[in-house]
Amino acid sequence: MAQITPNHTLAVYGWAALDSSGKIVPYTFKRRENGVKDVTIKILYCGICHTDLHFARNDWGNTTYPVVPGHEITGVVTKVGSDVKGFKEGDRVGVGYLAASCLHCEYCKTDQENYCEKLQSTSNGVFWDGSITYGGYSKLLVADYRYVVHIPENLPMDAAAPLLCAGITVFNPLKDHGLVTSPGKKIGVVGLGGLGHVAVKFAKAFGHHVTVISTSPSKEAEAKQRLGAHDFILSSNVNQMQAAVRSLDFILDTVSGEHALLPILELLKVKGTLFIVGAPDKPFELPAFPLIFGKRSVKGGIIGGIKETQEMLDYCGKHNITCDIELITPDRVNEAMERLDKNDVRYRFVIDIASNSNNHPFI
Ligand SMILES: NC(=O)c1ccc[n+]([C@@H]2O[C@H](COP(=O)([O-])OP(=O)(O)OC[C@H]3O[C@@H](n4cnc5c(N)ncnc54)[C@H](O)[C@@H]3O)[C@@H](O)[C@H]2O)c1
Ligand SMILES: [Zn+2]
Ligand SMILES: [Zn+2]
Repeated sequence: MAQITPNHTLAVYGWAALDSSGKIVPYTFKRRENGVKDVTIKILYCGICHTDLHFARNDWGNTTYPVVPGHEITGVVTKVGSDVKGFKEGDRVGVGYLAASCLHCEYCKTDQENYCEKLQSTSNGVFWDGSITYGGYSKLLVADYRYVVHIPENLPMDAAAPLLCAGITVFNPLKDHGLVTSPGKKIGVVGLGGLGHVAVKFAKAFGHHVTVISTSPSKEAEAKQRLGAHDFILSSNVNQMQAAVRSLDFILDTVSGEHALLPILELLKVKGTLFIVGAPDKPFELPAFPLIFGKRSVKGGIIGGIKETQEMLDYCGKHNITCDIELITPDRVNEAMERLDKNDVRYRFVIDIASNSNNHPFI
């Protein structure tokens, strides 16, 4: 069992949405004191995942207000509990979507704690002690060390932050399907946003032929020139879609909004897999024919386990993989959320939490 620490005495300055307008405003709240298995982290950067926008606006109907979003966190350890192993003051660390899990179910025991039924999320969750979890749009985090990872020394803390969610979310399905170590497959990435652009980088680094499938014609040049994608399919262009039928081994769908699966499924070869990580608020229509005539699979997954998150970060350190980010000060979060909603970001906003744009009374 993770510890229970009811003493919420630490005043922390952060930013929260107070209602479904999603508007983010300064918000001061309390965190638990650093427990024996906790580390306290001075947050330096936090990525703006599309999930933050879903939470802020209650798109999925599960938001508890006020919500302090943020689960792509990098920072420096400032305090270490007596039972903590592997971390010391001054360490460069990261925290993603996972705040805690039961630690003894079959998934926790096999490094798949992201599938633990008792999973506690870093933001908009309910912790063991009944408190609401407040995320990384804040100056300081107290985290159970078993859900904290090390950021490789050579990676910049700002451009590494989105790896904590976007990175692991696309790394995991590629690894699960043997695609880290068997190059030469044809991989499709649907949606070229925060998750999608990291997926292109990983799939390329693993030696695959990468096709971006997007609704935005303007993304063709950038997908190819900036990210090195080999091919681009404009999903609204019937001829382009038709020409690519049965051409891909594996497709990662990172799209946040409603869209049809049928044309995407048809791009898969026989026995190909469509892996869904995007989370539109409306259910998909799943047609039977492209499945039965192509023996295709449709799967989904949430982030990845902690061990694999560290492995992914180490891989990124070794191969110098970071995210393409637009760094903003906290006072620009609302503008960033609006732009994220309109798909106007290349490819991830990251908040410079430690910047001095806001005067605040607490650390
Ligand atoms: N499964 C997981 O563990 C996990 C982890 C992180 C994020 N997510 C979810 O993944 C999705 C993507 O997250 P992100 O941070 O990359 O978002 P993003 O906004 O950066 O990227 C989403 C992409 O989808 C495209 N898009 C949006 N609506 C579309 C539509 N109707 N048709 C076609 N394209 C459309 C956008 O143009 C953009 O390129 C979100 O729903 C998010 O909640 C899931
Ligand atoms: Zn996320
Ligand atoms: Zn568990």
